[in-house]
Amino acid sequence: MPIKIPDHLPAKEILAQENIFVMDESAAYRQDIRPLRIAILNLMPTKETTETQILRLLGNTPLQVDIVLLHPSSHVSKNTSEEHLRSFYSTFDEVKHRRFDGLIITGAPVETMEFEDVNYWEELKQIMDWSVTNVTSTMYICWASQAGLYHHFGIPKVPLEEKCFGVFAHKVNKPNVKLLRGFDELFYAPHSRHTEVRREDIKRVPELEILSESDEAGVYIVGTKDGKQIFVAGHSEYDPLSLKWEYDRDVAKGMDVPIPVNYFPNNDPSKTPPSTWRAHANLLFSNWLNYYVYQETPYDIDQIVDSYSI
Ligand SMILES: CC(=O)SCCNC(=O)CCNC(=O)[C@H](O)C(C)(C)COP(=O)(O)OP(=O)(O)OC[C@H]1O[C@@H](n2cnc3c(N)ncnc32)[C@H](O)[C@@H]1OP(=O)(O)O
Ligand SMILES: N[C@@H](CCO)C(=O)O
Repeated sequence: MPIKIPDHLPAKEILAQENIFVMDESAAYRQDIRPLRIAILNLMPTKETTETQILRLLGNTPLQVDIVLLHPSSHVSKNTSEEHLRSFYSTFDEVKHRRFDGLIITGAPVETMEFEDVNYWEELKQIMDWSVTNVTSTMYICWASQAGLYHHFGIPKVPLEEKCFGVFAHKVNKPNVKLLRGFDELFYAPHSRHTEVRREDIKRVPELEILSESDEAGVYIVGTKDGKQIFVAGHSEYDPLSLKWEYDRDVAKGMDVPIPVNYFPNNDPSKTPPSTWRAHANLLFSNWLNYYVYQETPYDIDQIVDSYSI
């Protein structure tokens, strides 16, 4: 079964070449199965790249998935054209009366700022509050995971002495948790952060559990015990060359940036890095979609009385 995305989204062609079946909005669906409604709040400046990365992972499913792309209306985007946003994106105001089976909130390059200085912070807080009542399960990625843990549970983000940058080994803390079904005991995922959330701060909150962490990169996946909120500190969605692109960008700017750990062959930035986390990324997204979205969401999501008033 396909995922359905906005007509003419550039990601479609790339995904089609990878044998991922995507349908335009206008295409007809099977009528007997209600498609899942998934919103992606895309906070990344590299919006088209992120669209492709996340749709690639959501496309690895036999479920029918309708995608709604959201951007914060309180931020004027420097790196994404207005035309792209107008053609393919909606705003929170346009969808807040609706319910969603799932919501993904992406990372953002704002982690060295105070949350309150991010110009879309008030809007993001509204969206995070709305998600508690209007979304079955929300996945927060990288900076969004820090924003979510801070807003919902008061957990601070803390600056790191050196950027956490590379592909790190992780362990499974809670093997019986459904999100981790099928995970290898040791698996790899990329991180690219100047800040972290500390395990001792998470441990203090009874609603939260650390599902996976890394000796070197720290906390990786945190979940609320009811599965409604999943916080992922890394970037499993990244392409094989995303870290290289960030590294080359910073070197070109003359920045003192570490070579990404466990990434380039022989630690040599002139060599092409292999992907070592693709299987993990596919499993993380398909477990979330299956267990936390599809199996938990009501058949008719629009019938629930809306307890959230804006
Ligand atoms: C911790 C994580 O979540 S990691 C995820 C973030 N990673 C990435 O974004 C990697 C890719 N991004 C990049 O390489 C760079 O941001 C670039 C090259 C695209 C742009 O860099 P520059 O133009 O030098 O940065 P600049 O400071 O002007 O702003 C970049 C972005 O920061 C964000 N930003 C900066 N200031 C603010 C602010 N006050 N409030 C909200 N967002 C802000 C915006 O997202 C902005 O891009 P956008 O307007 O297109 O959305
Ligand atoms: N992943 C980011 C970190 C900045 O928030 C970058 O290096 O662009």
